Amino acid sequence: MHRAIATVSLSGTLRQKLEAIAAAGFDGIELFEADFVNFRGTAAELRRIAFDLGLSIDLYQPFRDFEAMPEPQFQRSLERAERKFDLMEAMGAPLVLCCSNTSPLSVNDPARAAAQLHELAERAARRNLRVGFEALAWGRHTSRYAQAWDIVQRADHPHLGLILDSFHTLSLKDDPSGIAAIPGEKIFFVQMADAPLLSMDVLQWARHHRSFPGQGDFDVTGFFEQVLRAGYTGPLSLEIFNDIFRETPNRRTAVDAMRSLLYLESETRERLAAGNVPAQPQRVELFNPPPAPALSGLSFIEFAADEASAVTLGALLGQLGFRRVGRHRSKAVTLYRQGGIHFIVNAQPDSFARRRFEAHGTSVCALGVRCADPLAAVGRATAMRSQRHDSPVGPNELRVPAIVAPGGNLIHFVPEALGDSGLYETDFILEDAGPEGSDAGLTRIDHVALGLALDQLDTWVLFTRAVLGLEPGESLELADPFGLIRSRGVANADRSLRLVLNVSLSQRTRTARTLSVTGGGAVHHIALDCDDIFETVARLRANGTRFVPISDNYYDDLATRIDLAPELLARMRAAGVLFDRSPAGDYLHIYTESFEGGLFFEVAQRVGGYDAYGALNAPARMASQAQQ
Ligand SMILES: O=C(O)c1ccc(O)c(O)c1
Ligand SMILES: [Mg+2]
Repeated sequence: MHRAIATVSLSGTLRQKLEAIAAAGFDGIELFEADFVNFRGTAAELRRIAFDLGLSIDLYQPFRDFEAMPEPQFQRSLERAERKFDLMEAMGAPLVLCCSNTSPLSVNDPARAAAQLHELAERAARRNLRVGFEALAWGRHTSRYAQAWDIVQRADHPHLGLILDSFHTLSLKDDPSGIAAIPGEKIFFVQMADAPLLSMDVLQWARHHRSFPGQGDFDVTGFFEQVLRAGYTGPLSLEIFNDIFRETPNRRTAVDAMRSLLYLESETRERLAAGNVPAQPQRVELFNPPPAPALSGLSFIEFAADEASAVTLGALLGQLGFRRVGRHRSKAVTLYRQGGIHFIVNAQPDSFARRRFEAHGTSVCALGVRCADPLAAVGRATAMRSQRHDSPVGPNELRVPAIVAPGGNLIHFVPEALGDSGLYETDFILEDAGPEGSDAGLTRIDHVALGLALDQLDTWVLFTRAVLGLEPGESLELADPFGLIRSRGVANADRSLRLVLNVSLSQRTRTARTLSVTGGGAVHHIALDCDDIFETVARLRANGTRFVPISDNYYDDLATRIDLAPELLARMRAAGVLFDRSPAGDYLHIYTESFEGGLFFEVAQRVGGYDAYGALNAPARMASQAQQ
């Protein structure tokens, strides 16, 4: 498909926007009027800049408050249109977006709207330009695509067609299935936007909270499916008004934008293929990447360290019941193990890990994800515009394919066929260097929580969906004593891989302060599962692990909220264990104190089918950490 994006969707000057859009591989743009009005150059100069970058100017937008006006305003608007047509001719833009009238002067008269749009189309036709009519969700008399289509049909002019925007349809919970019955050639342009479900004024929602397809809650795939069923073959474009995108570095936004279109195309292609409605012969090619990888949990977590912090981190892991079980064949890298958990501490000078250490301090620099077909997983990732990463491989070492996650950490795809320890048997000289504290009964990695900068959350949601095939859960807001934290879990279907994405909406929370140290995108804590949390916590305390203390008031309150056996409540109170219950099961958990003021661990026990992360208890932890 011809892929486009509205210039309003990115930060920067117009020239910077075009450069970022071109670099991300787009074919064209929607030129947002304000970007041109404030551009220090002529329409002809803009045409040349776009041409040199290989971008077409597909659409000029918006032309406002035109249709269904009293006669004097109508005549003035025709004059206004002629001036815009002059510009469009000079810049080579073939289509103008006319959005439905919001003026109190407009009249509720579709026949008048049609007649006036007919006249506009006639003026456009004289210059071989076209007009597309779009229903704004807050339009005064026209707010739905079916109304706009009725007016376009009445106007009956070859230079007038319909513009569809998924935001306006899906925000009003309007049914997109009628789109399939519209002749594809009468749909002149399609704008796609997703958004989180919010209950607020629709104009504010549209102007501040749109996001790229795959980042929000709308069924954008279902919408686009109807567009394709209509036989549409024109541009597929993104029009995203978003406060955070206005300040996000535009190169990243442009890559996210492209990834979102590739994801939308491929998801819709699958949906069409799976649909029981006999599909029309396909008229336009849709992106067809390798399938999303089948992932099965985390094989390892790798920490970046230097010589000194490798020792202190090793001591901490010892307290947590890990044993040092291997030395890397050729690098200053140590392997720790407990149950099915592998931690790698990488202190190799002049390595990727050391560069991460120098930039971010002792921190997680890579995740190893088990996967049936690592090469296909990397193929999927690069198709979805992630970068592959090749690290130097020594003799007798395995090459584990890797990609770069947003923010710069690595994700390695570890072949499942290697079994639980095959990778380590090849790359490490195994030795049992214990005892450094006794096994505490930790069995597997439950989840990894990331602390992200505000502008990284949408990037991560899309990355984990499109590249890793994970699905997001609900978005929660949690109170830290110094501001709000927004938290969203993402997981694969069998829940063997779970990540939690946390952003701080305030500059003053603990999460925000760690972010400013680590640069954002860092692992904030690691949750480890056990089968008997009381036994595990007792052993960890005996090893010297310190936990974040929990207020007695928490347990008094818990007893009023949840019907718990008094003995269980007493055990939790004594151990400092937190509790959450869902209809499917329970979650018992506890947090360790932080390492070097940053990273910490969570010990968790899932009971039954509990499928969340105890987020409602995070305020208890954050308040306690603040009181230290
Ligand atoms: O918010 C607006 O005014 C506006 C303008 C043009 C569009 O295509 C749109 O969807 C919204
Ligand atoms: Mg629009």
